[in-house]
Amino acid sequence: MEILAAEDIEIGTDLFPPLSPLASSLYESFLSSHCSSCFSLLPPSPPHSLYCSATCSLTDSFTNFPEFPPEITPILPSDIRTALRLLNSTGVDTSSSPHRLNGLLTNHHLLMADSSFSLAIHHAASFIATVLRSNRKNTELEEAAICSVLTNAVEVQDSNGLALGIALYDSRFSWINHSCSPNSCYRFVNNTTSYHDDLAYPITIPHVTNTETLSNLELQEHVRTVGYGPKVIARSIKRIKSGEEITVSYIDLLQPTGLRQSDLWLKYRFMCNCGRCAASPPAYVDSVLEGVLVLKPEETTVDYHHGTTNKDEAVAKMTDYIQEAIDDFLSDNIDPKTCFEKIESVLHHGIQFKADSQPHCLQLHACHYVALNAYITLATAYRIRSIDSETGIVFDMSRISAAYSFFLACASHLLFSAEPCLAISAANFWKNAGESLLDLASKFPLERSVESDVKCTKCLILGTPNSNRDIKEKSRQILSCVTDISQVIWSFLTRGCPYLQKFRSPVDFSLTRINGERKESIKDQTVNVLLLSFHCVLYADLLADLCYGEKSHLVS
Ligand SMILES: C[S@@+](CC[C@H](N)C(=O)[O-])C[C@H]1O[C@@H](n2cnc3c(N)ncnc32)[C@H](O)[C@@H]1O
Repeated sequence: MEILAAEDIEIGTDLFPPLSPLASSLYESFLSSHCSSCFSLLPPSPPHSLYCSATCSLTDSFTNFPEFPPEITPILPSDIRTALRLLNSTGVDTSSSPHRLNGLLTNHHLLMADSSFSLAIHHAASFIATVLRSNRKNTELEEAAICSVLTNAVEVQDSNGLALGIALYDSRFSWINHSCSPNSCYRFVNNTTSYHDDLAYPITIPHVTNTETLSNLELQEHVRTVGYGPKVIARSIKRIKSGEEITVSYIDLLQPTGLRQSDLWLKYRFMCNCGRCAASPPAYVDSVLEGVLVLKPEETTVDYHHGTTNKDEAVAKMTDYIQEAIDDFLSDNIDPKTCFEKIESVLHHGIQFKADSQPHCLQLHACHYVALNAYITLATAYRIRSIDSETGIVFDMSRISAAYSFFLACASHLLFSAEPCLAISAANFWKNAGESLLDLASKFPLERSVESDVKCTKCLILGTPNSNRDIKEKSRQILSCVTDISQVIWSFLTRGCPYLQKFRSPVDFSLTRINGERKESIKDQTVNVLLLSFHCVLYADLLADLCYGEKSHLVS
């Protein structure tokens, strides 16, 4: 099944009203902090409650969970809880075939063909049948429920991108297929957001032939209007023609083709054949995400190598080394200082190798996917150090954290310019850059007195609600100001940071050393940091508005 556009759809259009889930579950670690029904944060008291209100407790179709047997691994407890809630709800069609449950694909045959999965599914199905006291002769239905959760459930994130749990939606959402260059994205809305159900929405779903399922859909509609659980909305991020297929992404799109393909195979058991995956030569974004630079020490020229094989070993070595440092940092095993020294050293020095009997230096492209992950880690590591540190270096740590956040935002811009579906990642990175720069501005001794001077007369009008310039024109204006400000401020932001200093400009990643730092007063530095922060937030808002239909609320 698939979903097709019933009419031409403009960019930034919500495709259907917010849908409540058929079933959902928090991940284990959020069970005591969030409401098991609506996923909102629980009040601190009373303690040990699973729900935020009596209504939420009433709308949960299954509340008594016994302990899960260990044999269900690699299936997660949240998958089982969702399957149990689905089977216990009034809307489930118990006469479904193993291949579809309430119209939702189960991929039963594919999942059962994998020996490690099939055993786990079998154990999980027997466990569910026991819990539900099923008197059916076999566990086909329970297996179908688990498989449909594995195939269709999506991870629910809060407004900060924190993954709280999973939710399973009806065919209006679950029939949307994946593309690595999707034309739509989805987001979750909280229960207080009001929408008009009588609005016309530009997609229709093909008729479900099974009348049982239709009446189930009506039942689900009732639960939907009661409105429990985290609601989902899909929104177009590209112009879509009538009859064109609606697609979203099931995975992280800031990965090169091979990694995306293996992610999709591991999680969904299919090989993606979308335009981006099938492109030959690879799409620009993918060649950059895997790109390496070859620097010949005696020459100033730089070769760009994409997808070469003779340097694979060197790239793998560098990638493993950086990834190890990132993993150590994320697992709290390592002091942030050790982490950033290790990562910066590889980013900066790259790796030496011999080609044509001459020594060359190999470096990851500034937008290599491992480098992007390294910047995220470094921005966090420096920020942590700025909080933990002795007073003397707080400012410097905060400054370098802001430099990495901004560099990452610029990298995401380059990728987004070539692939519009990366708008969501870009919006998040620009928002983080704005926040980091604002944090840095707060550490200047002069901040309060100069705050009122910080206005960009060119861009101020862009943020007003009735500004009728289109998104391209607004982006162009904001980015032109960002380029100007960063020319002045980049050498200050990157002081003492040899890797970032390699780049003359973070906007185009040109690799020319900075010739000394511009001399500016503290007041000018403060104004420029605040101005840059303002523009980052403005740009993040523009992108967030496109993808989510709402501002990031950083600028009031
Ligand atoms: C959420 S469902 C999408 C709707 C599904 N096509 C259906 O018939 O109900 C996810 C499953 O659809 C299939 N699918 C989604 N996107 C695909 C793609 N780009 N190529 C091949 N199969 C895809 C895979 O079997 C995947 O596990």
